[in-house]
Amino acid sequence: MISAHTVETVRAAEEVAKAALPAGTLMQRAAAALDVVCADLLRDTTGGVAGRTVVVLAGPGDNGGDALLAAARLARRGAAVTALLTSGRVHTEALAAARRAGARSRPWRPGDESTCAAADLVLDGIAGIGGRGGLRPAVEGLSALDGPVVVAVDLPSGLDADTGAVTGEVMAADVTVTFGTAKPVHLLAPAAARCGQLLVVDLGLDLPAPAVERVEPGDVAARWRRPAPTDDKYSRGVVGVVAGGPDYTGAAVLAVEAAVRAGAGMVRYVGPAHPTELVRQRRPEAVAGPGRVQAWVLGPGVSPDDPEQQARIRDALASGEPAVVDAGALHDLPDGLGPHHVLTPHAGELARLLGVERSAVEADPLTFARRAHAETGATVLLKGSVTTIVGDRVLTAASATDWLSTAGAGDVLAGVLGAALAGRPHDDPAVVAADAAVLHGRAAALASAGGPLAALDVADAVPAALTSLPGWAERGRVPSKGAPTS
Ligand SMILES: NC(=O)C1=CN([C@@H]2O[C@H](COP(=O)(O)OP(=O)(O)OC[C@H]3O[C@@H](n4cnc5c(N)ncnc54)[C@H](OP(=O)(O)O)[C@@H]3O)[C@@H](O)[C@H]2O)[C@@H](O)CC1
Ligand SMILES: Nc1ncnc2c1ncn2[C@@H]1O[C@H](COP(=O)(O)OP(=O)(O)O)[C@@H](O)[C@H]1O
Ligand SMILES: [K+]
Repeated sequence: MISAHTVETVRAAEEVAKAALPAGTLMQRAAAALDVVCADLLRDTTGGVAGRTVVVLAGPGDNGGDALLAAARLARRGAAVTALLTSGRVHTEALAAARRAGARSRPWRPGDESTCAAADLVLDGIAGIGGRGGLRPAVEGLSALDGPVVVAVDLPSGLDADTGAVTGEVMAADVTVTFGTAKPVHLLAPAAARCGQLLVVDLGLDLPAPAVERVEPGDVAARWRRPAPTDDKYSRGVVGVVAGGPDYTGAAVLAVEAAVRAGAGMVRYVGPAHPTELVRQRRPEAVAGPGRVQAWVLGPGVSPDDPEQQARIRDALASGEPAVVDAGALHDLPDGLGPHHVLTPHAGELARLLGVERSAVEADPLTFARRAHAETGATVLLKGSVTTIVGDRVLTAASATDWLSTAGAGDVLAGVLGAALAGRPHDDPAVVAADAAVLHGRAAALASAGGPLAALDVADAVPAALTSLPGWAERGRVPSKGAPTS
């Protein structure tokens, strides 16, 4: 997991750490990490460090201070460093250190965007966790910078550390080096896409529970339910699927296929004759008709005007079993939902559910996912290039390729999540949902291999995605409890 903490929490932890350390220690740790990252990037992109041109943008606060101390280190490596001061104020000791090491410095001038564009690398120390609103007008043009490698100090300037919202111009980064812990901005859409690759530098801060966490593939390997010698098909979890209808058959096939591939003990399809027949043809393993289930997948491809399927959805939601509530099941939500009901809307569906504009949801997904969780009591998984999950915790999944934005991909996610809920009845549904989203994204990456993909291929790639997770094979070698060890 990558943990993110709010500015208030970080500042409190920083005060405690600072009191126990010689003055300037944390800034020097930050600068040392920036120096190593920048030097590595210069070597990768230009073949060396000495003689390469680096522009360091230094704002008025400690973010600028970090950047200037890194400038000093890069200048000592022989890089040609120019510090451009973007404010009337500057961290004076750090500026003096940069100058002593041979860096040149001067105030930012109109047109300096071209100075930046001509550099091999630009280090953005305009604003960090003290940043509010978009870039100030004088430096606004940096949002269109094209060419050099951009490294953000702590976070891209123009963003607010505590939210994923983008409210103005932003200096987008190729790499963001953040200190002590990630901040919500690094993990939440849409801002996360402006951060590039994220590197977290450990400063030894003592931090409480995070505000937001990103689930990583290795976390999924450690938690995904594996069968034990004592398991049978029922104990592994039976998934009931209410998907498709007389006129919409694809979603039924996709959701069933995905649930089978994700390791359900058994999949039970409940629906009209035509999709039932197609499901049978594609997956003879699935059984048809009602019966006991451990988790439901409700709504993919179900029309709001299909009284039979909608009745099945109502019964399933009233049954008390965990459920994925997707697409056609999101239209008329009953009262009394709980955390074991996982709503899986995309931005348009969530907007309709809450009576707001789709653009508002896309601009600040966490705010609206939180609202839906508060209003319904259900766990909310809001789909997108970053998937945001809100339950007792706020989690994100960002493993998907953009090629996944294709018809039927959501039906596959619903099936994968149904299998996960059925097999993990005692786990936090928000964690189960995030794990399913990460696995779905990995399967998409395998199915895509950098090119277009079909949703059914994503379902078929789920077993390979599981076994490719970092740590999967190692964990598989640990003998299960009570098993002979020799
Ligand atoms: N916490 C930690 O553990 C550690 C923290 N460390 C470092 O300290 C940094 C925080 O430093 P900080 O508190 O001095 O604030 P900081 O981010 O430099 O911004 C201040 C000024 O920027 C300006 N400004 C604001 N928004 C802007 C915008 N959109 N566009 C342009 N300018 C904008 C605004 O001035 P204004 O423009 O309003 O005059 C404001 O006063 C942190 O990010 C990390 O790098 C590390 O050294 C080690 C450990
Ligand atoms: N740009 C993107 N990059 C990665 N994944 C995406 C992107 N856009 C959408 N997705 C994912 O693709 C899936 C699309 O689901 P959905 O919108 O419900 O499609 P459908 O209803 O056609 O099945 C979701 O899992 C979502 O997270
Ligand atoms: K910055």
